[in-house]
Amino acid sequence: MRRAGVKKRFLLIGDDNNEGATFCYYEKGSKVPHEPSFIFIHGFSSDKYAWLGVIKEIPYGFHCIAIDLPGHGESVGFNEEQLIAVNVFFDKLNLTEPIYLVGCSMGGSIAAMFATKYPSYVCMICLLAPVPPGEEYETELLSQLRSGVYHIVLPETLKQFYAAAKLLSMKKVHANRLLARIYLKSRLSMLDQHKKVLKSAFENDYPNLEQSYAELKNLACSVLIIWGRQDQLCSVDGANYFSNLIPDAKLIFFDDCGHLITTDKPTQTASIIIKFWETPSTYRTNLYN
Ligand SMILES: CCCCC/C=C\C/C=C\CCCCCCCC(=O)OC(CO)CO
Repeated sequence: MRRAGVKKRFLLIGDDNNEGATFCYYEKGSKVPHEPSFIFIHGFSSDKYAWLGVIKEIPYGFHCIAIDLPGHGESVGFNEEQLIAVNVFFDKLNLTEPIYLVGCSMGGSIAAMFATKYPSYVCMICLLAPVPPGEEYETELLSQLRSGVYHIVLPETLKQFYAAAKLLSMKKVHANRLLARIYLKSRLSMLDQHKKVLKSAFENDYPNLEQSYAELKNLACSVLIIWGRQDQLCSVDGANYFSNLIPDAKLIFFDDCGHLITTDKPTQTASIIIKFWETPSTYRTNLYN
């Protein structure tokens, strides 16, 4: 089946650290020589499916890939940390020309950190409401999450599911209880795995975020930051934190948009991503010519 023009693919990694580890991803189009591929990284407890609304709006002729991060979706069997796994994915797919990396929420944090750790792999990044660092930017919701109230992003009942949707998105999740129940059930099968990822992120990554982000000031690639004005999970003040930190970053705010930017504004997100790609950049010109 083809949805939004994408094909589902699997990539076996299977190195010494990850026997049988497999990435699952959506792909639309194929590699265009001397043009960056668009790579999409979803947020916590989400998966590649979250990008379909965006990818649908990206014209044929562009190469798009949306991956399932380790611990999410249909990617299975990983032991090593996310950044290293994602790096192996690019190597295995032969994405040797610098890419346009787009990440949402925790995926935005991963995209940002990836760009600092592997600068030669990226020529552009787009961060959709990445996780801001430390208590200064911590919203009430994020602090509850950190203290172990997981149902805000990991609902276990239908009631919690509707509450989560309301907190994270401006879209009315119409009371289609059947669809909600089916969706919730598929998520529940991943619950323990998601809890493990969240626990590890709060223990190992969150305390070091500010330090990890400090490297962003040295980025040579083009940086686009998008934030929803009604984001209740990742503070809108985070937008200023990142744009002050990153020289020449372009900052866009969406009105009537919560934390789930790809849910609330898929068409607008796609068109900003394309527009930014069209913006002349000496860095990219030098890379590809
Ligand atoms: C294992 C990975 C390591 C990398 C850790 C990097 C940075 C962040 C660290 C710790 C905070 C955890 C954040 C949790 C909140 C995320 C919000 C989020 O993603 O929202 C989703 C909806 O759930 C949107 O699609």
